[in-house]
Amino acid sequence: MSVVAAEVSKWAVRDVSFELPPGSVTALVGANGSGKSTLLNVLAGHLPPRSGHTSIAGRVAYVPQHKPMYKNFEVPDVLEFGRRMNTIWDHKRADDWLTRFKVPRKLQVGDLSGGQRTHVTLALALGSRPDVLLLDEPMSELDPLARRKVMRELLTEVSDNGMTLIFSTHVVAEIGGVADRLLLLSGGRLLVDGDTDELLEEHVLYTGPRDPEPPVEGPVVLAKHSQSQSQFLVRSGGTQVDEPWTARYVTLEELVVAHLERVA
Ligand SMILES: Nc1ncnc2c1ncn2[C@@H]1O[C@H](COP(=O)(O)OP(=O)(O)OP(=O)(O)O)[C@@H](O)[C@H]1O
Repeated sequence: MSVVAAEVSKWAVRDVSFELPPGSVTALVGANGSGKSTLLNVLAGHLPPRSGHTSIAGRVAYVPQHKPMYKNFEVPDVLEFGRRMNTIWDHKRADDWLTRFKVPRKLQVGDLSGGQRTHVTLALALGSRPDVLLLDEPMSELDPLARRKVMRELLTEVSDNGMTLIFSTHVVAEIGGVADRLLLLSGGRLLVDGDTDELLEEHVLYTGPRDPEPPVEGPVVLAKHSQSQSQFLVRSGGTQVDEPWTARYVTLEELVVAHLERVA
């Protein structure tokens, strides 16, 4: 069963097709201009696809990258705006988020810090009780501790409420242990779409003496050769290899970078 399904093209996004199960957490990753914001806008219904279609079961909330908000609203006005704009509104859920992140209630949105504004937009989005929450680089204005806390709280929202979360990010190191699914875009095309645990089990890095061929069978993601050494990242799924070769699993960051390097 899928809660989000897409098969779309729009501007630089070309024939991107995927399905996401309910309650999943998907990281949307890719270089600048690879089409992440475009895809999220199309999913949110803000941009019509040039061709193809999307389908989302249930209510959608979308927090765009630049977090547009009325700057002269005070924080409580933003929640009141949320209450009036949404047929379903959970004031406590929104208000609790602001309390948790100590957002000053008396200030106008324009006087809040970038991180505090992020919390207000997240509170607004969560208050609408979305089945699917789309976040475009939600962490970009948060400090490292706040990033962790926000991610932890969002995961709690996912597990408590069965919400499906899709977020774009450039900080690949932060998606390990968070995202159960990876969508990797490059030049508007989907390079990788898979379960993060399965992807990590498949990708193995082999290091050994210089050789034009890897020591195992399987699709080679990346090959690098120095004068005396060769390295192959192979979707082989196994670390069994004869000496002098060595094999190890890679991190999600190494996996993403290797796929991006391959097409660079
Ligand atoms: N109105 C438009 N008409 C044509 N192309 C556009 C339009 N808007 C955006 N694009 C192009 O679509 C491509 C994808 O842009 P998008 O903002 O989706 O990338 P992104 O992956 O979110 O990038 P970043 O990481 O820098 O935020 C870019 O090359 C951009 O110039």
